[in-house]
Amino acid sequence: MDFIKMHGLGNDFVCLDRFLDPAENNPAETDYSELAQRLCHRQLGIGGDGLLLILPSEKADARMRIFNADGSEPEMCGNGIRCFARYIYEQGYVQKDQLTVETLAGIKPIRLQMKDGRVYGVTVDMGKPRLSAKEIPVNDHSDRVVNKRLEVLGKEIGITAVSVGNPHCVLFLDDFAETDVLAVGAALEKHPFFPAKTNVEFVRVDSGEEITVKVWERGVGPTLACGTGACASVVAAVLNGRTGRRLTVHLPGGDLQIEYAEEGRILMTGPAQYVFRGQLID
Ligand SMILES: N[C@@H](CCC[C@H](N)C(=O)O)C(=O)O
Repeated sequence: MDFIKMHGLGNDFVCLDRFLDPAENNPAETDYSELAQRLCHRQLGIGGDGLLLILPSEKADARMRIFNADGSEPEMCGNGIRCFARYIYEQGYVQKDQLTVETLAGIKPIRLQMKDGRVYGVTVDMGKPRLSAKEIPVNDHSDRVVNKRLEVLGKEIGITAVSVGNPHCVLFLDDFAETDVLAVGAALEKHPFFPAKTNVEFVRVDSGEEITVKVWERGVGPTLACGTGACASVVAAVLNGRTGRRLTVHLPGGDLQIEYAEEGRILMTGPAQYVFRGQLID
C-alpha cells in the first residue's frame, strides 16, 4: 500500500490517494477506522495525527475524508484540507488555482498561492461558524452564543463553544503556566456538556491582532497545530470583544492567518508540506 506523509504546521497526516482507484472508493470495502489507528501509531505504524483519504467527488473537485488517530471520523480538518489541496493540484487531479473540496462539514472553496507551478500557501473559506447552543452539539437549551462555566477537575472554568463543522471548546487564559493544558484538555474533551466530545483550545490574547493557542484535539491529544481550532479561537476572541477580526494565530508548530470576515465567513491561510512517500509492508 502506497502512502504520502504530509503536515500542516506539524499537524501530520498519513495520506492515501484513492482518487483514481474506483474499487477503493467504496468505503464499505476498507475499515478505515481500524487502518487509521494502525497507520497513525507512533511506534508500530507510520505515525500521524490522522489519516487523510483523497477521493473523487460528484459534487466538488475532490472529496476529503479524515480519521483521527483513535479511528473516529471528524467532520473537518483545517490543516488537513490545505495538505489535501496542495496534493491534488500538484498531482494534476485539478488544474486550476481555485477549487472546491467536499467534506462532511460541506463543500469548501479553496484558493492556492502558487510559485513556479508549486503551491506555497493555501487559503480555505471555512464557511460560517455555528454559534448558538441549538446548532452546536452541546447539552444546553439556549439559542445564544455558548459562553458557559463548566466544572473541570474540581474547578469552575469559563468556556466558549464554537462549531466550525467540528466542535471546539475555547478557554482564555493570561498565562499558560496557570493551567495544566494536558489534564484540562483531556477532561474537557470528554466532558458531558459535549455529547459528541470536543476539541479544546487554550488561548492567550497577545494583542488585538495576535493570539497564541495550544490545542488538545478530540481523538488525538495534544498536537502542534489545529486549523479548525485556530478558526474557532479567533471567532471566540472576536465574539468576546478581545481582538479584531484579522489575526495571526501562533501555534506550537507555526503561524496561521485567520480572518473572521464582517459577513461572518472564516478565511484560513497557511502552509502545507510534504514529508515523504512510502510503501507499507504487510
Ligand atoms: N487537526 C485538525 C482537526 C482534526 C479533527 C479533530 N481532531 C476533531 O475530531 O474534530 C485541524 O487542523 O482542523
